[in-house]
Amino acid sequence: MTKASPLKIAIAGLGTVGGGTVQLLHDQAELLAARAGRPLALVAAAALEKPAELPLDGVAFFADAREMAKSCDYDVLVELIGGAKGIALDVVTAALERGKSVVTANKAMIAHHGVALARLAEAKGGNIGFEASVGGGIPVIKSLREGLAGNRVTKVMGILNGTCNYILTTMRDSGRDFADVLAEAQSLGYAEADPSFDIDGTDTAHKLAILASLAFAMPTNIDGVSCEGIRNVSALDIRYADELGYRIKLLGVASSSDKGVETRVYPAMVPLSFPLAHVSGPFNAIVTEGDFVGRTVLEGRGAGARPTASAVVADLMDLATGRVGPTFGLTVDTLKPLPAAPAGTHRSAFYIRLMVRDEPGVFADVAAALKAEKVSMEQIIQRGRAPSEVVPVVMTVHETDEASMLRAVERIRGLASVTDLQLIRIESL
Ligand SMILES: NC(=O)c1ccc[n+]([C@@H]2O[C@H](COP(=O)([O-])OP(=O)(O)OC[C@H]3O[C@@H](n4cnc5c(N)ncnc54)[C@H](O)[C@@H]3O)[C@@H](O)[C@H]2O)c1
Ligand SMILES: N[C@@H](CCO)C(=O)O
Ligand code: NA
Repeated sequence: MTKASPLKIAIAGLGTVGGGTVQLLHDQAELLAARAGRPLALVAAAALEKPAELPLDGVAFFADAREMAKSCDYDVLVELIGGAKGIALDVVTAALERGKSVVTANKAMIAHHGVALARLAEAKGGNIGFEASVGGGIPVIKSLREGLAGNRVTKVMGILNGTCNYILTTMRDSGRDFADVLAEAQSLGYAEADPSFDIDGTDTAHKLAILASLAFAMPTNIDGVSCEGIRNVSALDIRYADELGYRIKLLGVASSSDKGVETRVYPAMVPLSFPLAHVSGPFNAIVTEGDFVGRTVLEGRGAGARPTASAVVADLMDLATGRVGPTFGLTVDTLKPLPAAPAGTHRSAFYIRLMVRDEPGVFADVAAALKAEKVSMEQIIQRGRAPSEVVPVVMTVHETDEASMLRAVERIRGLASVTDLQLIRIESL
């Protein structure tokens, strides 16, 4: 019997995810070889520095990742450096140009350049795996591309950023400050090199653009994703959410209907009865609606060395066994751009927190502003009275279209007694 040839792997980037991947390939080598029917052999690695703690004996080390991509003998290049372009895009392009395959955890690059890279892979005969790019260790790419291939997907939504979920959960549980908790998420290896990508929603937008492409068979369209992060979510809103029976989560929501496609990232109040409300810490979860399957929910660790390595290696196993297909489930020429749903038509309930000078007539003015835009109030909370001091007033309103809500907000902001206003969507199922 001839011995099956190994899958030769070159890894560019040996940080959190690269280090986890090297460790997994080392620790599970026998299991992987048995499952794939051939060894998964790490032959080369590149990074700015060679980490002494990693099992890299016998692995060629390159300080220049471009040189490794262009000259080394490998079957698949694993890109774990990061960044939408620059070195990451260069090494991936070089590998695909050579007809090699690529595995990456880089959602920024796939969201911006995935279609061009998929076209190159199709032309040159390589394949691209990006399971680690969304939902960390959760097999969500496979789920959409393969497991749900028999469905028309109408909605995919989720908690897609471990750093934000960690921050929001820890702020709620411990009452600690935003900055303090962010530093902790960074030290645990969850945060992006530039953490504003996490907290301003950019990372969630990248991931949502990828999910929408797979779900709706359209090219990735990062420019079409509206994006709002968690910087303005205060400890006060987190406490009121609790009191009202909600959790605040940063969501990515993509939906497709006869009005068009909507892809949006925003912090939302999620009712406790909704599965996403209980997803905490660095965990992610993705809810999908398909026309035959109905609803599916996937949950797991969305960031960190070991979960993300698990996803990288899942792609490597597919390449080792030949379970491969077009990057986004369809060849690039069959992906169809879809129109965006008209702005302002999205409907939801809302939470509004005002800071008001507690003067006679404030409630009447706010109620009049809502009435003028046909927005219907559901409940209102104000505690304590301290005339002439600024106090919080919290309201929830029934489902309304977003355009009406935003017009009402403008009216309320214009009231002399209102000093601040925070608006948060209330997500329904
Ligand atoms: N950290 C996570 O939990 C996580 C999860 C999913 C996806 N990702 C993605 O994985 C990728 C890597 O993230 P990370 O957290 O492991 O990053 P990291 O900062 O921990 O590691 C980056 C690695 O790239 C190397 N590198 C940087 N510039 C280089 C250059 N010019 N040439 C060669 N090597 C270079 C560094 O030496 C380091 O080894 C990013 O795309 C990130 O978005 C990260
Ligand atoms: N910074 C990302 C890493 C996983 O993609 C997060 O916090 O979710
Ligand atoms: Na994943």
